[in-house]
Amino acid sequence: MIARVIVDVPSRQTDRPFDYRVDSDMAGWIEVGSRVAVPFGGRTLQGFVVGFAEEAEVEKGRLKAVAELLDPMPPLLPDLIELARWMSITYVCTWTTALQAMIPAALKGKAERYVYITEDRGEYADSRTADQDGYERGSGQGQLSLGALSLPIELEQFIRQQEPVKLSLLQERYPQWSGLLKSALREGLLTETVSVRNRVAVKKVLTVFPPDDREAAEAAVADMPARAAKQREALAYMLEQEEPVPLQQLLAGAGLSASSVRALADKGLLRIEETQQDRDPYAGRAFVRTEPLPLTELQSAAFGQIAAAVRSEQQGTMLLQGVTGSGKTEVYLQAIEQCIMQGRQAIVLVPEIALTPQMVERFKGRFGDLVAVLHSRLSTGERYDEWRKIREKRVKVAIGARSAIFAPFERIGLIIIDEEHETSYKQEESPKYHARDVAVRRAEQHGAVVVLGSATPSLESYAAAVLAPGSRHSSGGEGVHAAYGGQRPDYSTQAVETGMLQRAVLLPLPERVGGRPMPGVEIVDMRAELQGGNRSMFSRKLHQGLADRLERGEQSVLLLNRRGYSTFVMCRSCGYTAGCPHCEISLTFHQKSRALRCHYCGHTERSPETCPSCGSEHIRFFGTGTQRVEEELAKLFPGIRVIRMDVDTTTEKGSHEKLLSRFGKRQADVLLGTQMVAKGLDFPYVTLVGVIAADTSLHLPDFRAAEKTFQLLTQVAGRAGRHELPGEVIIQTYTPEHYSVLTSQRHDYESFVREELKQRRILSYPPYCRLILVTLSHEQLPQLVSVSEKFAEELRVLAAEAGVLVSLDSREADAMEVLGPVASPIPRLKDRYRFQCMIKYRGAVDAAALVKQAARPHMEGSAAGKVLIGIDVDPQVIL
Ligand SMILES: Nc1ncnc2c1ncn2[C@@H]1O[C@H](COP(=O)(O)OP(=O)(O)OP(=O)(O)O)[C@@H](O)[C@H]1O
Ligand SMILES: [Zn+2]
Ligand SMILES: [Zn+2]
Repeated sequence: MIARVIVDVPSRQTDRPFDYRVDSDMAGWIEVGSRVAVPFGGRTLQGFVVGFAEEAEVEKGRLKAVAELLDPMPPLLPDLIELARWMSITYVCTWTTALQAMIPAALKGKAERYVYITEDRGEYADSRTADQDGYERGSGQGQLSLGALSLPIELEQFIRQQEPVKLSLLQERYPQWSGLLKSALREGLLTETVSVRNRVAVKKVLTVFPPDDREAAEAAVADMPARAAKQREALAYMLEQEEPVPLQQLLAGAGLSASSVRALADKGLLRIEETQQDRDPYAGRAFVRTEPLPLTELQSAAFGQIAAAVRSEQQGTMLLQGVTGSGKTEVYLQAIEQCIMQGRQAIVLVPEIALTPQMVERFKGRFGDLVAVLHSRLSTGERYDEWRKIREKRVKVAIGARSAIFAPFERIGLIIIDEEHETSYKQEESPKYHARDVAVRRAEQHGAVVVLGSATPSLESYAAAVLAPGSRHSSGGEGVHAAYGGQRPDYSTQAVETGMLQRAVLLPLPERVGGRPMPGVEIVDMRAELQGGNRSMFSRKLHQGLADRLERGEQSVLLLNRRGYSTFVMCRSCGYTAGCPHCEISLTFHQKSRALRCHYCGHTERSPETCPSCGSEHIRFFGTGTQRVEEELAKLFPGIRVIRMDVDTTTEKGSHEKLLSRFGKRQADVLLGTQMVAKGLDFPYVTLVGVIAADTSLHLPDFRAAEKTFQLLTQVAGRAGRHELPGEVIIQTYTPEHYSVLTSQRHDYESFVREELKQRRILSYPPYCRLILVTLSHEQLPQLVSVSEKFAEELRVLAAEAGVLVSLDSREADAMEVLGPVASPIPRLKDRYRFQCMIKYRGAVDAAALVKQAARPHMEGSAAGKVLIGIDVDPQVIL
């Protein structure tokens, strides 16, 4: 049997399966998805089996064997292997890069060198033959030797006890014998093997089992002599136990001695075994069991459609567009219940920062132990254990951030993507996949339903539901638009390009549960505040609002879309700004360390006292960061209790949760933070939400700037007045007339979309086309310019040959444009100059393949001195 293996070398030359012989001892175990160690170019590498063949493509003599099967159960399933293949084509990456994204870090083993004693070579000085468990030979006079070479007894015994033992461990432990080790390996006294072990092993604990033979044990207790009092006590204790008890717990908790427990085990009265233990990050936390709520009429309409689709076992995509507080989560929960009842599994994706204990609690509360939680704040071991629960079919629901889309379930019925508009669903490193598109593809494989949930759907998803040819609402859609006040948007009939999402069913939830009103939103023009003599960062309105909440003992949430103390340092005399020497970007001032830091490369320097350019002392910190807002609050409202939540205060594991739980317990008056405070929070005493400056995200060089601003404002406004107390929202801005600000004030998604779509169509941006962003970088500008131009030219030639190099303004169905090369918005990063080409295309154009082909000549050869080419399909960040 021949196994076809993708080896873990992410290079273009090795991006294909290689053939290996499967020896008969392994043949019964190896499967598609198995992780193996294979010899490759003189090394041992990890790889994945992607298929089998009868005949090898290389000649018999050169065919090598699979060295090791690394797991008893394959970590990947055939559908994931196939999905990785699709990802490698769609996102222009290697197959192995996609495969690596699917397994937990714990399984990303590195090849290690192990040694053991070559039994048939050595001779013992005392001419005894080596017995299997050599170290029990007793006196230690036996010494393993071969000719003039002999191993010190201590070293030999250590190796025998651990066999096979890591070479690096031996070298570390016995540095004095490292020369000897090398000779022993060379002479064949020791043998070396290379193996890929897991980085994190299953955690094993010694567990004591209650007596199998109770009668015998009871008799033994009665018969035990007085000097064995301790054993008697231990056995009596174990007789009372129904479940096995970890040894540790017996020793610490019950105060029994290890020797007595062992003595009992030796007599066969008790059993001690190693058992696997899960590192459960939620261990010891009680989850209050919740029952399904009776659904509102709107919820039940949405639920009905999802449930029917899940039952049909046909792949489908649905867009659950529900305003904040409309009860989307309850719909998810009941849909998942349906899915489980049919014997299928569900995946729930939630943005990393929304994966709060509150969120987890809602799922664990409903499904208890059937839920596995995957997120990056877990340790590698914890994550591995949660992942194993899925693989070993011990759970039915996986909830997690982006990569949970690869949860190794075998029969998926439902995939939910909450806050589907979030950019964090796009991975920014290779493989640069979008979890939403991968979800649709996985659903296709399983006949599953994808539910995209959001109050502010991405334009792509909305277009897929409302504008796509054949979508239920493209030719009228009375129901939907009636739900939005009877307005029918007047979109052009121009086809939209929605990529994977060709068709989606729109499920609207336009009202809050219980008829609670949407909070009133007030816009404050900060320019007018300044003219009126208010130079503070708080408008009079927001100041008053905060004062009222303090007086009434209610809580406020303040959003600032920036971290750090201040965004940049500028000289008021000459206009000098402090920039990063490695990147073309201004440095950020951090109050605590009084340092300037680059958020892209980490460069840090002391903040200057005088201007390095003109020597003036009028060098100031500009902009507002969360730290400054915090200080200002303390000044204005002495004694105010503020919780600041930003990247700087949440780096430590669990800190995010701690801060939120403190706020939930009303141990603070104000929750101040960056985007993190906008997501998913549901606290009954929050009655005021303030946005310090709505514009910070509006002026970024990104065609989605308005969309992101609208989404952020709508999300954060949705945190107010979700329960009995009515909510109030104050948005401060320098551009009150901008449509993203105005429409968010009225919670008017439809109007926002109509305006935004107009802009996108004029400028030819998604959803009216699809994009590929190619970023080229090099330390030398001339070389970069030359390669960038060659690349763009080659791409145009290829597109012309394919007959698709056509302006997007034309009426052609298939069109592709190549823009650039131009300098990237961040023109230098980590000492490398950066150029970019933007490819816009629509219709049946295989742009990814053309880009790959044009880039190929520049990607081959050695890495040193090369222009690096990064390819981002459907980019979310254009910097
Ligand atoms: N059918 C129902 N009956 C009573 N209460 C409900 C019902 N459905 C949801 N709720 C409650 O309404 C509140 C808002 O619901 P939920 O958090 O699910 O909304 P959401 O749409 O997910 O909100 P957001 O997107 O803003 O986070 C919650 O407190 C929830 O328990
Ligand atoms: Zn100056
Ligand atoms: Zn930098």
